[in-house]
Amino acid sequence: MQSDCDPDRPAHPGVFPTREARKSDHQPAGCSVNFPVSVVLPAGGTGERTGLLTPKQFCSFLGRPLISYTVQAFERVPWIQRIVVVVAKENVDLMTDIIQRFQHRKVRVVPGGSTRHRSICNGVLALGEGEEEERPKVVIIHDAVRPFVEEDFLYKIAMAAKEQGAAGAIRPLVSTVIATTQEGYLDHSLERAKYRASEMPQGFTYDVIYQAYQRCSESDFEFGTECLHLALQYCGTNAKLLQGPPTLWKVTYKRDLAAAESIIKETLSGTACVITGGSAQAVTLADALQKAVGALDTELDVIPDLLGENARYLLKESNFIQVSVNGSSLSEVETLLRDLEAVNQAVLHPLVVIWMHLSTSDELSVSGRAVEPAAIMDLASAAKLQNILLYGIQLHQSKDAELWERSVLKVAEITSALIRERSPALVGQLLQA
Ligand SMILES: Nc1ccn([C@@H]2O[C@H](COP(=O)(O)OP(=O)(O)OP(=O)(O)O)[C@@H](O)[C@H]2O)c(=O)n1
Ligand SMILES: O=C(CO)[C@H](O)[C@H](O)COP(=O)(O)O
Repeated sequence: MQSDCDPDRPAHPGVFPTREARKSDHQPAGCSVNFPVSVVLPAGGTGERTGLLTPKQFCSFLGRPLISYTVQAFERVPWIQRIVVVVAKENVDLMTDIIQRFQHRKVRVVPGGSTRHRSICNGVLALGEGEEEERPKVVIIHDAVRPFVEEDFLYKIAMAAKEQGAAGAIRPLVSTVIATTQEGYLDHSLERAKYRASEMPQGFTYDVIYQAYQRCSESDFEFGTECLHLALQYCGTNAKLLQGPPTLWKVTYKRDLAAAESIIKETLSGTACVITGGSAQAVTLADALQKAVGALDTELDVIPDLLGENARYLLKESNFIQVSVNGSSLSEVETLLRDLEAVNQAVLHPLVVIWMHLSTSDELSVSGRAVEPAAIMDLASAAKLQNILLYGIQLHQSKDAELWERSVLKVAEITSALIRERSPALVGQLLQA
């Protein structure tokens, strides 16, 4: 049975709430932070334990580096002011390029140190540069390799840090901790229920974390693994500990990279929204698709447009299928992309948009190929910069019921595969069903 306190297992998508669920169930009421909060993301490690040449924070999922997911998790939080990303000197250009490519707006890059504490300290010092009034009241520190952090938990950490001076996430221990003798025999074991795993994020008032790093020893800088400990030892600040969700787990080994990718994919493949434009043919196709795709484990909502109440779908981290009937115009999908781009700050993960072009036999006989493949390619390239993956499917409406049913099943299969796999190679392609 999957335990929700096992940090080595991917969290079930069910514990990774949709944006809507987060808003209604988890967001603390009146969640406004009225003091300045900034963030340090240490990302200066080499990721030795993954065994890969690329440091794990720069490994890509769905065409986007892990660090960008983490940055966006913070950037979308309106009350977070600045984000300092600390990277090894040789990766400053790479990080700067990532910031430009994924249009991060609150980020400054700072060179790191030879250990995690040295890197974090550089980030804290960078936040203290300039006028005193520009300094944050609270600094949140979060490993760049923990991409699934949510606003509601950051809020709790920030508030507790302001009140207490320091606060940190904890999780129950998975294994019992034992001490060994020098000869490799059991010396004693700790009572597991009494201990907790210390995770991230952690929050500190600026003064506490600044002083802790001013006062700590070279040995702390070299071998220490715990910022909360420095706050206690050097500032006498007892951190408030808050149990965090299992999704806070740290990418440490190669298998964690696969787990992170699978969480991202699974979380986003559960739902899609079909926009019919109100045409009867499109509604018939959408209804048939709803049944067929449902059997393939993706739930479809069918709506005529994104106007009024339906605009809420734009904030749902959903995937979209825009059905166009006849004509070669991509204008409906262009409008959809514009709407999605307008809310892009709220989108943590890449979205799939499928342009489904339903053509009648008559139309084909008149105009031959209904859509220019180059047009959808161009549109897809622009959308990809916004982390939207645009695919096209062409479907011909047959009057033969059996043929039509087969086509719908094929479309359902392709749709499901595109939403689940998010293949970069197929972005901008016009597939035939
Ligand atoms: N000199 C260092 C070492 C680590 N980190 C960062 O601290 C976080 C947590 O550390 P860890 O998981 O230990 O990362 P690595 O040191 O990269 O991994 P490994 O120990 O396997 O080499 C990571 O985001 C990592 O990039 C850092 O900023 N500067
Ligand atoms: O849990 C933590 C702090 O409490 C850190 O994430 C942890 O110390 C990271 O470093 P490492 O992977 O080198 O132990």
